[in-house]
Amino acid sequence: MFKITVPATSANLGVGYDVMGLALSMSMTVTFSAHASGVLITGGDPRFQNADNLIYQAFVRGCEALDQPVPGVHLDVACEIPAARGLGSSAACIVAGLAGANRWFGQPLERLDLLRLATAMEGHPDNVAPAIFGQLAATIMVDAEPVVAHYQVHSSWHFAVVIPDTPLSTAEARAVLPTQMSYAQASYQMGHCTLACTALERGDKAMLQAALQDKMQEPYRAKLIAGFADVKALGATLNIPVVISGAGSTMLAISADAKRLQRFVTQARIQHPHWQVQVLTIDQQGFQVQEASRAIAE
Ligand SMILES: Nc1ncnc2c1ncn2[C@@H]1O[C@H](COP(=O)(O)OP(=O)(O)OP(=O)(O)O)[C@@H](O)[C@H]1O
Ligand SMILES: N[C@@H](CCO)C(=O)O
Repeated sequence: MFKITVPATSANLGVGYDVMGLALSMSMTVTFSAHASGVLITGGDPRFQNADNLIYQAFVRGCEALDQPVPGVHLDVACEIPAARGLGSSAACIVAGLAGANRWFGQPLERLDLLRLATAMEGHPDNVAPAIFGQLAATIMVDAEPVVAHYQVHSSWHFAVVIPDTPLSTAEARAVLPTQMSYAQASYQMGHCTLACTALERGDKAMLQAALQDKMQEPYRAKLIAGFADVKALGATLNIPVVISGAGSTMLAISADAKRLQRFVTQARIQHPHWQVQVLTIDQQGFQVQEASRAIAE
Protein backbone atom coordinates (compact mmCIF):
# COMPACT_ATOMS: atom_id res chain seq x y z
CA MET A 1 0.00 0.00 0.00
CA PHE A 2 1.22 3.52 -0.80
CA LYS A 3 -0.16 7.03 -1.10
CA ILE A 4 0.24 9.68 -3.77
CA THR A 5 -0.44 13.30 -2.75
CA VAL A 6 -0.84 15.87 -5.54
CA PRO A 7 -1.18 19.65 -5.09
CA ALA A 8 -3.92 21.84 -6.50
CA THR A 9 -2.74 24.12 -9.28
CA SER A 10 -3.76 27.51 -10.59
CA ALA A 11 -3.16 27.65 -14.33
CA ASN A 12 -2.68 30.67 -16.59
CA LEU A 13 -2.05 33.27 -13.84
CA GLY A 14 -4.36 35.26 -16.12
CA VAL A 15 -1.86 36.10 -18.83
CA GLY A 16 -0.07 32.76 -19.37
CA TYR A 17 -2.89 30.88 -21.06
CA ASP A 18 -2.07 27.15 -21.38
CA VAL A 19 1.57 27.87 -20.38
CA MET A 20 1.93 29.01 -16.76
CA GLY A 21 0.79 27.24 -13.60
CA LEU A 22 1.35 27.54 -9.88
CA ALA A 23 1.22 24.71 -7.32
CA LEU A 24 -0.75 25.52 -4.17
CA SER A 25 -1.15 24.18 -0.63
CA MET A 26 -4.40 22.26 -1.20
CA SER A 27 -4.21 18.61 -2.22
CA MET A 28 -5.67 15.29 -3.26
CA THR A 29 -4.32 12.08 -1.65
CA VAL A 30 -4.98 8.70 -3.22
CA THR A 31 -4.15 5.51 -1.33
CA PHE A 32 -3.36 2.64 -3.71
CA SER A 33 -3.67 -1.00 -2.58
CA ALA A 34 -4.16 -4.37 -4.24
CA HIS A 35 -7.72 -5.51 -5.06
CA ALA A 36 -8.86 -8.91 -6.34
CA SER A 37 -9.71 -7.61 -9.82
CA GLY A 38 -10.89 -4.47 -11.61
CA VAL A 39 -11.19 -1.31 -9.53
CA LEU A 40 -12.76 -0.40 -6.19
CA ILE A 41 -13.04 3.31 -5.44
CA THR A 42 -13.81 4.63 -1.99
CA GLY A 43 -13.79 8.20 -0.68
CA GLY A 44 -14.09 11.36 -2.74
CA ASP A 45 -17.17 12.45 -4.62
CA PRO A 46 -19.64 9.51 -5.07
CA ARG A 47 -20.17 10.68 -8.70
CA PHE A 48 -16.66 9.48 -9.47
CA GLN A 49 -16.83 6.06 -7.75
CA ASN A 50 -16.81 4.04 -10.98
CA ALA A 51 -14.39 2.78 -13.64
CA ASP A 52 -14.67 6.08 -15.58
CA ASN A 53 -12.88 7.77 -12.69
CA LEU A 54 -10.09 9.93 -14.09
CA ILE A 55 -7.57 8.69 -11.50
CA TYR A 56 -8.23 5.12 -12.56
CA GLN A 57 -8.16 6.05 -16.26
CA ALA A 58 -4.73 7.61 -15.72
CA PHE A 59 -3.60 4.55 -13.72
CA VAL A 60 -4.60 2.34 -16.68
CA ARG A 61 -2.80 4.71 -19.08
CA GLY A 62 0.30 4.53 -16.90
CA CYS A 63 0.24 0.72 -16.92
CA GLU A 64 -0.09 0.77 -20.73
CA ALA A 65 2.84 3.19 -21.04
CA LEU A 66 4.91 0.85 -18.89
CA ASP A 67 3.76 -2.15 -20.96
CA GLN A 68 2.40 -3.83 -17.84
CA PRO A 69 -0.94 -5.60 -17.21
CA VAL A 70 -3.45 -3.49 -15.30
CA PRO A 71 -3.65 -4.94 -11.78
CA GLY A 72 -6.78 -5.02 -9.61
CA VAL A 73 -6.60 -1.86 -7.53
CA HIS A 74 -8.38 -0.20 -4.63
CA LEU A 75 -8.22 3.60 -4.79
CA ASP A 76 -9.16 5.42 -1.61
CA VAL A 77 -9.52 9.13 -2.39
CA ALA A 78 -9.25 12.06 0.04
CA CYS A 79 -9.68 15.27 -1.92
CA GLU A 80 -9.57 18.94 -0.85
CA ILE A 81 -9.54 20.16 -4.46
CA PRO A 82 -13.03 21.09 -5.65
CA ALA A 83 -13.97 19.68 -9.07
CA ALA A 84 -14.37 22.03 -12.03
CA ARG A 85 -13.43 25.22 -10.16
CA GLY A 86 -10.14 26.11 -11.88
CA LEU A 87 -7.86 24.55 -9.27
CA GLY A 88 -6.56 21.69 -11.37
CA SER A 89 -8.74 18.84 -10.10
CA SER A 90 -8.46 16.96 -13.40
CA ALA A 91 -4.69 17.47 -13.48
CA ALA A 92 -4.42 16.16 -9.90
CA CYS A 93 -6.40 13.04 -10.87
CA ILE A 94 -4.22 12.43 -13.93
CA VAL A 95 -0.95 12.92 -12.05
CA ALA A 96 -2.13 10.73 -9.16
CA GLY A 97 -3.10 7.89 -11.51
CA LEU A 98 0.08 8.03 -13.60
CA ALA A 99 2.35 8.38 -10.56
CA GLY A 100 0.45 5.51 -8.92
CA ALA A 101 1.08 3.20 -11.88
CA ASN A 102 4.72 4.27 -11.93
CA ARG A 103 5.15 3.52 -8.21
CA TRP A 104 3.26 0.21 -8.59
CA PHE A 105 5.89 -1.00 -11.07
CA GLY A 106 9.02 0.28 -9.30
CA GLN A 107 9.20 3.92 -10.48
CA PRO A 108 10.99 3.45 -13.83
CA LEU A 109 9.65 6.79 -15.15
CA GLU A 110 11.15 10.20 -14.37
CA ARG A 111 8.93 13.18 -13.56
CA LEU A 112 9.49 14.56 -17.07
CA ASP A 113 8.15 11.27 -18.54
CA LEU A 114 5.06 11.63 -16.34
CA LEU A 115 4.65 15.21 -17.58
CA ARG A 116 4.66 14.03 -21.21
CA LEU A 117 2.00 11.39 -20.47
CA ALA A 118 -0.07 13.74 -18.29
CA THR A 119 -0.03 16.51 -20.90
CA ALA A 120 -1.27 14.08 -23.55
CA MET A 121 -4.19 13.18 -21.28
CA GLU A 122 -5.01 16.73 -20.08
CA GLY A 123 -4.50 18.39 -23.48
CA HIS A 124 -2.29 21.21 -22.16
CA PRO A 125 0.65 21.26 -19.73
CA ASP A 126 -0.06 24.28 -17.53
CA ASN A 127 -1.72 22.43 -14.61
CA VAL A 128 0.10 19.11 -14.80
CA ALA A 129 3.61 20.66 -14.80
CA PRO A 130 3.30 22.36 -11.38
CA ALA A 131 1.30 19.37 -10.08
CA ILE A 132 4.37 17.26 -10.89
CA PHE A 133 7.20 19.69 -10.04
CA GLY A 134 5.67 22.22 -7.62
CA GLN A 135 6.31 25.98 -7.62
CA LEU A 136 5.64 28.10 -10.73
CA ALA A 137 6.16 26.33 -14.05
CA ALA A 138 5.99 27.58 -17.63
CA THR A 139 5.83 24.81 -20.21
CA ILE A 140 6.01 24.67 -23.98
CA MET A 141 5.52 21.58 -26.13
CA VAL A 142 8.08 20.72 -28.82
CA ASP A 143 6.84 17.86 -30.99
CA ALA A 144 4.79 16.47 -28.07
CA GLU A 145 7.80 16.73 -25.72
CA PRO A 146 7.40 19.17 -22.81
CA VAL A 147 10.11 21.73 -22.11
CA VAL A 148 9.63 23.28 -18.66
CA ALA A 149 11.01 26.42 -17.02
CA HIS A 150 10.81 26.39 -13.20
CA TYR A 151 10.52 29.67 -11.33
CA GLN A 152 11.21 30.02 -7.62
CA VAL A 153 8.36 32.26 -6.48
CA HIS A 154 9.63 35.13 -4.32
CA SER A 155 8.84 34.67 -0.63
CA SER A 156 7.16 38.09 -0.41
CA TRP A 157 4.09 36.97 -2.36
CA HIS A 158 0.91 35.84 -0.59
CA PHE A 159 -2.00 34.12 -2.33
CA ALA A 160 -5.73 33.79 -1.70
CA VAL A 161 -8.39 31.92 -3.62
CA VAL A 162 -12.07 32.84 -3.89
CA ILE A 163 -13.92 29.65 -4.82
CA PRO A 164 -17.53 30.12 -5.99
CA ASP A 165 -20.10 27.50 -5.10
CA THR A 166 -20.86 26.88 -8.78
CA PRO A 167 -18.64 24.77 -11.05
CA LEU A 168 -17.40 25.79 -14.49
CA SER A 169 -16.07 23.04 -16.69
CA THR A 170 -12.90 23.67 -18.64
CA ALA A 171 -14.67 22.59 -21.83
CA GLU A 172 -17.37 25.25 -21.32
CA ALA A 173 -14.82 27.95 -20.50
CA ARG A 174 -12.73 27.11 -23.57
CA ALA A 175 -15.78 27.16 -25.83
CA VAL A 176 -16.31 30.93 -25.30
CA LEU A 177 -12.79 31.90 -26.44
CA PRO A 178 -12.16 33.27 -29.93
CA THR A 179 -10.22 31.08 -32.32
CA GLN A 180 -7.87 33.78 -33.64
CA MET A 181 -5.95 36.84 -32.44
CA SER A 182 -3.96 39.58 -34.17
CA TYR A 183 -0.15 40.09 -34.07
CA ALA A 184 -0.72 43.10 -31.81
CA GLN A 185 -2.78 41.01 -29.38
CA ALA A 186 -0.21 38.18 -29.43
CA SER A 187 2.59 40.66 -28.75
CA TYR A 188 0.65 42.18 -25.83
CA GLN A 189 0.05 38.76 -24.31
CA MET A 190 3.64 37.49 -24.78
CA GLY A 191 5.04 40.55 -23.07
CA HIS A 192 2.63 40.36 -20.15
CA CYS A 193 3.22 36.63 -19.65
CA THR A 194 7.01 37.06 -19.62
CA LEU A 195 6.91 39.96 -17.18
CA ALA A 196 4.43 38.18 -14.90
CA CYS A 197 6.92 35.31 -14.47
CA THR A 198 9.75 37.75 -13.77
CA ALA A 199 7.66 39.75 -11.29
CA LEU A 200 6.65 36.61 -9.39
CA GLU A 201 10.28 35.49 -9.25
CA ARG A 202 11.67 38.89 -8.20
CA GLY A 203 8.88 40.01 -5.88
CA ASP A 204 8.37 43.14 -8.02
CA LYS A 205 4.97 44.62 -7.06
CA ALA A 206 4.70 47.33 -9.71
CA MET A 207 5.69 44.89 -12.44
CA LEU A 208 3.13 42.31 -11.30
CA GLN A 209 0.33 44.91 -11.22
CA ALA A 210 1.19 45.93 -14.77
CA ALA A 211 1.71 42.41 -16.09
CA LEU A 212 -1.46 40.73 -14.77
CA GLN A 213 -3.81 42.52 -17.18
CA ASP A 214 -5.13 39.65 -19.25
CA LYS A 215 -6.84 40.36 -22.57
CA MET A 216 -6.81 36.82 -23.96
CA GLN A 217 -9.38 35.03 -21.83
CA GLU A 218 -10.65 37.17 -18.93
CA PRO A 219 -12.82 39.42 -21.14
CA TYR A 220 -14.60 36.33 -22.50
CA ARG A 221 -14.74 34.18 -19.38
CA ALA A 222 -15.64 36.85 -16.82
CA LYS A 223 -19.30 36.70 -17.84
CA LEU A 224 -19.41 32.96 -17.02
CA ILE A 225 -18.49 33.66 -13.38
CA ALA A 226 -21.26 35.26 -11.34
CA GLY A 227 -19.63 37.63 -8.87
CA PHE A 228 -16.40 38.03 -10.82
CA ALA A 229 -16.86 41.80 -11.22
CA ASP A 230 -17.42 42.23 -7.45
CA VAL A 231 -14.28 40.30 -6.53
CA LYS A 232 -12.20 42.08 -9.18
CA ALA A 233 -13.47 45.45 -7.91
CA LEU A 234 -12.67 44.49 -4.31
CA GLY A 235 -9.12 43.65 -5.39
CA ALA A 236 -8.84 46.99 -7.20
CA THR A 237 -9.86 48.97 -4.09
CA LEU A 238 -7.12 47.20 -2.12
CA ASN A 239 -4.56 47.40 -4.96
CA ILE A 240 -4.53 43.60 -5.22
CA PRO A 241 -4.47 41.96 -8.67
CA VAL A 242 -7.17 39.32 -9.14
CA VAL A 243 -7.08 36.84 -12.03
CA ILE A 244 -9.23 33.90 -13.06
CA SER A 245 -7.63 30.71 -11.76
CA GLY A 246 -7.32 28.23 -14.62
CA ALA A 247 -10.56 28.12 -16.56
CA GLY A 248 -12.51 29.42 -13.51
CA SER A 249 -14.70 29.68 -11.60
CA THR A 250 -12.11 30.33 -8.85
CA MET A 251 -10.36 33.70 -8.66
CA LEU A 252 -6.76 34.07 -7.48
CA ALA A 253 -5.57 37.17 -5.60
CA ILE A 254 -1.86 37.95 -5.20
CA SER A 255 -0.33 40.48 -2.82
CA ALA A 256 2.99 41.22 -1.17
CA ASP A 257 1.12 42.63 1.84
CA ALA A 258 -0.21 39.80 4.03
CA LYS A 259 -2.41 42.10 6.15
CA ARG A 260 -4.00 43.69 3.10
CA LEU A 261 -4.64 40.24 1.62
CA GLN A 262 -6.33 39.23 4.88
CA ARG A 263 -8.60 42.29 4.51
CA PHE A 264 -9.41 41.12 0.97
CA VAL A 265 -10.29 37.65 2.34
CA THR A 266 -12.52 39.11 5.08
CA GLN A 267 -14.36 41.37 2.62
CA ALA A 268 -14.76 38.62 0.01
CA ARG A 269 -16.34 36.39 2.68
CA ILE A 270 -18.82 39.17 3.49
CA GLN A 271 -19.55 39.66 -0.24
CA HIS A 272 -20.05 35.93 -0.80
CA PRO A 273 -20.84 34.15 2.49
CA HIS A 274 -21.43 30.76 0.79
CA TRP A 275 -18.16 30.71 -1.09
CA GLN A 276 -14.88 29.26 0.13
CA VAL A 277 -12.26 31.99 0.53
CA GLN A 278 -8.84 31.08 1.86
CA VAL A 279 -5.19 31.99 1.98
CA LEU A 280 -2.89 29.40 0.40
CA THR A 281 0.87 29.03 0.16
CA ILE A 282 3.01 27.68 -2.67
CA ASP A 283 3.55 23.93 -2.87
CA GLN A 284 7.30 23.51 -3.31
CA GLN A 285 7.70 19.92 -4.47
CA GLY A 286 4.84 18.68 -6.62
CA PHE A 287 3.39 15.22 -6.08
CA GLN A 288 4.78 13.10 -3.29
CA VAL A 289 4.89 9.33 -2.82
CA GLN A 290 4.43 8.03 0.68
CA GLU A 291 5.13 4.44 1.70
CA ALA A 292 3.33 3.16 4.80
CA SER A 293 4.18 5.95 7.27
CA ARG A 294 7.27 7.55 5.72
CA ALA A 295 7.69 9.82 2.68
CA ILE A 296 10.27 8.55 0.21
CA ALA A 297 12.54 10.84 -1.75
CA GLU A 298 12.80 9.94 -5.42
N1 LIG B 1 -11.97 13.76 -7.06
C1 LIG B 1 -12.13 13.42 -8.33
N2 LIG B 1 -12.21 12.13 -8.69
C2 LIG B 1 -12.36 11.79 -9.98
N3 LIG B 1 -12.46 12.68 -10.99
C3 LIG B 1 -12.41 13.95 -10.69
C4 LIG B 1 -12.23 14.41 -9.35
N4 LIG B 1 -12.17 15.75 -9.37
C5 LIG B 1 -12.31 16.12 -10.67
N5 LIG B 1 -12.44 15.06 -11.46
C6 LIG B 1 -12.59 15.04 -12.92
O1 LIG B 1 -12.15 16.28 -13.44
C7 LIG B 1 -13.24 16.95 -14.11
C8 LIG B 1 -13.11 18.44 -13.90
O2 LIG B 1 -12.08 18.87 -14.75
P1 LIG B 1 -12.05 20.33 -15.38
O3 LIG B 1 -10.86 20.37 -16.27
O4 LIG B 1 -13.38 20.68 -15.94
O5 LIG B 1 -11.85 21.29 -14.12
P2 LIG B 1 -10.59 21.52 -13.20
O6 LIG B 1 -9.48 20.58 -13.60
O7 LIG B 1 -11.05 21.44 -11.79
O8 LIG B 1 -10.25 23.02 -13.52
P3 LIG B 1 -8.99 23.70 -14.28
O9 LIG B 1 -8.49 22.73 -15.32
O10 LIG B 1 -9.57 24.94 -14.87
O11 LIG B 1 -7.99 23.99 -13.23
C9 LIG B 1 -14.48 16.35 -13.47
O12 LIG B 1 -15.58 16.47 -14.31
C10 LIG B 1 -14.05 14.90 -13.30
O13 LIG B 1 -14.10 14.20 -14.53
N1 LIG C 1 -5.22 26.68 -19.57
C1 LIG C 1 -6.47 26.02 -19.32
C2 LIG C 1 -6.57 25.71 -17.84
C3 LIG C 1 -7.72 24.83 -17.52
O1 LIG C 1 -7.41 23.48 -17.71
C4 LIG C 1 -7.62 26.94 -19.73
O2 LIG C 1 -7.55 28.11 -19.36
O3 LIG C 1 -8.54 26.48 -20.39
